[in-house]
Amino acid sequence: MSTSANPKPKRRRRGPPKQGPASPVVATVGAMVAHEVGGEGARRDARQAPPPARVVATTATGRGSGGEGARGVEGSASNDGRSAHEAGSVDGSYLTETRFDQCAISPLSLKAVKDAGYERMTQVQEATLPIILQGKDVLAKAKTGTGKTVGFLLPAIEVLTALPRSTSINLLVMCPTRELANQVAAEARKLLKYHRSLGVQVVIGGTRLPQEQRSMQANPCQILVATPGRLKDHLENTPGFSTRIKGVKVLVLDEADRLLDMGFRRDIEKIIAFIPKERQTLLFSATVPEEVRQISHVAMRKDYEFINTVQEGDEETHSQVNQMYMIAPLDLHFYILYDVLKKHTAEDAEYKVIVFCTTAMVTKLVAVVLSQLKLNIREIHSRKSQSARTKVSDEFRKSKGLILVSSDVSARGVDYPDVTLVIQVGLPADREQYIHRLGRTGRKGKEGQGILLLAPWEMHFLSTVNDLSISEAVAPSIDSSIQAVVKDAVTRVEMKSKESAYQAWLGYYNSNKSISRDKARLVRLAEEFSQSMGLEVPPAIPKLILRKMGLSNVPGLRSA
Ligand SMILES: Nc1ncnc2c1ncn2[C@@H]1O[C@H](COP(=O)(O)OP(=O)(O)OP(=O)(O)O)[C@@H](O)[C@H]1O
Repeated sequence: MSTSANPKPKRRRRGPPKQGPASPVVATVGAMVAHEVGGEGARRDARQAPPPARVVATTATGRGSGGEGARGVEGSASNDGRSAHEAGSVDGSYLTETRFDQCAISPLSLKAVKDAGYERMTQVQEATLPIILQGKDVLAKAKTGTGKTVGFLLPAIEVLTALPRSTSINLLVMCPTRELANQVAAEARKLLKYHRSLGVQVVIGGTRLPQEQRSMQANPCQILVATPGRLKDHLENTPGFSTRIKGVKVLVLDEADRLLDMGFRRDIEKIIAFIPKERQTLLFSATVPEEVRQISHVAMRKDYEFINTVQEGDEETHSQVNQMYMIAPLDLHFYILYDVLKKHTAEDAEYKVIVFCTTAMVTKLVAVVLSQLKLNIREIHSRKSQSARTKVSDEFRKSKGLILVSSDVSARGVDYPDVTLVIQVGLPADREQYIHRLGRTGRKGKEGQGILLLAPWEMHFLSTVNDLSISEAVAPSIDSSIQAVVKDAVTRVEMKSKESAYQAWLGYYNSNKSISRDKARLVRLAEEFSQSMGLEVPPAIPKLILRKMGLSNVPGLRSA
């Protein structure tokens, strides 16, 4: 399925992938998996033939841990001459040849897995399950859409089934967004189908705290899925909660690099202080920048095991996702966005598109403009009520023929099946955010398309993704009829929305060092954005907001 952009043949130079130190590889049944222990890292030659039929994980001492007690994955090692890597996935997709019924998991879990329609393990599931069942802390890296949620939930549930019945919280899963927390809880409920003694609850912002308190007191569950802010609220305000959290035996940080970055780290550290040190900790993500490796001791024991299913030299994104970028002046972005969407939706009635924007208010503006242009639009961002967000998220998950205009609340983890195109408008927050947003398409081995739409002064971002297969696409030329309808739609957007979008846009780019170090230039670029909304003069901004942004008395900015 191609989209309307006319990709130039030029492939971007592929620099070395920005991975951590060269990862040793422990071949497992069917999959070559890079696997280190803590910082020391047990190193094995990547070219070694796959081990015999058991998953073999090396430990810091180099001892095989596939021995007694380790409930490894019994599998028929692939010896049909294919390299271990090829054998690592059936027909080259994301599944291995290892079946769940070859695993040492409880019959009740196996039944639930089968009911969920899961037959074979994905690479990250195959590689991490035996290590987690040994009780080790694990930092796991696997590409987007390859089953990391089941990868941490299934073994964690197995650990809980071995515990005495309790009303304590024994498994705590932290997620960076509410939609993702709801999704993880739903996946947990699937796996708990036959485990009558285990229940799961979700605590997320945007819902009423007293309602959550009552529900947790009335029906104390053993598994809690939470966003950090709301969990902290409960620790501080819900009677008995800090006692219940003392029962945590397994802590999971999903999208771990996001939870350990500046935005969340203080909350995460405060929460961890309430949890017993004697626990198992699992960190999962599709991206694990080196700085995250460095701080993983915040949450994990020193001898944690790093399991990386992204092959050395392979890209962190999927080869079956066609990545393109377009460079065009800001005042053409609305036209180009409309033109690409019109062509993509005309090409395939089963289209399912996510358009990512930089902030909630810019998301709102873009959604209004595209709705005015009669595209089938839904919007989701932090300025929508939680009930509205949940409704849109559930609808988009089940639908086709829909365009979701979203802020980064949908950037990570959310599993929307069969997304055909991801468009990212403007500078992504960083390389990781680009990869995760793109990862909303091309899931479960399927094809997908990604387009990154940048202004010429945003091109520097491309140097952070120069190891990925992203190619330049010629921005479509816009005919006068399209220009007229888009211009009219933009003009009709109410002034309040434009003012909010301008203020948010300025705040976002002011927080980007590469743009904001030259304030005069930032002001000029903001004027460009204002003109792209059809405004002759940029809106005024409340004095207090300008002060908070550190932009008081900057020439060219009007204060209200
Ligand atoms: N073993 C399996 N067989 C078939 N489907 C699976 C299997 N494991 C998980 N899935 C499905 O694969 C999809 C992607 O799973 P999941 O959302 O956990 O991916 P992820 O790796 O966490 O992605 P992201 O990095 O975006 O968070 C889900 O629809 C899930 O139900």
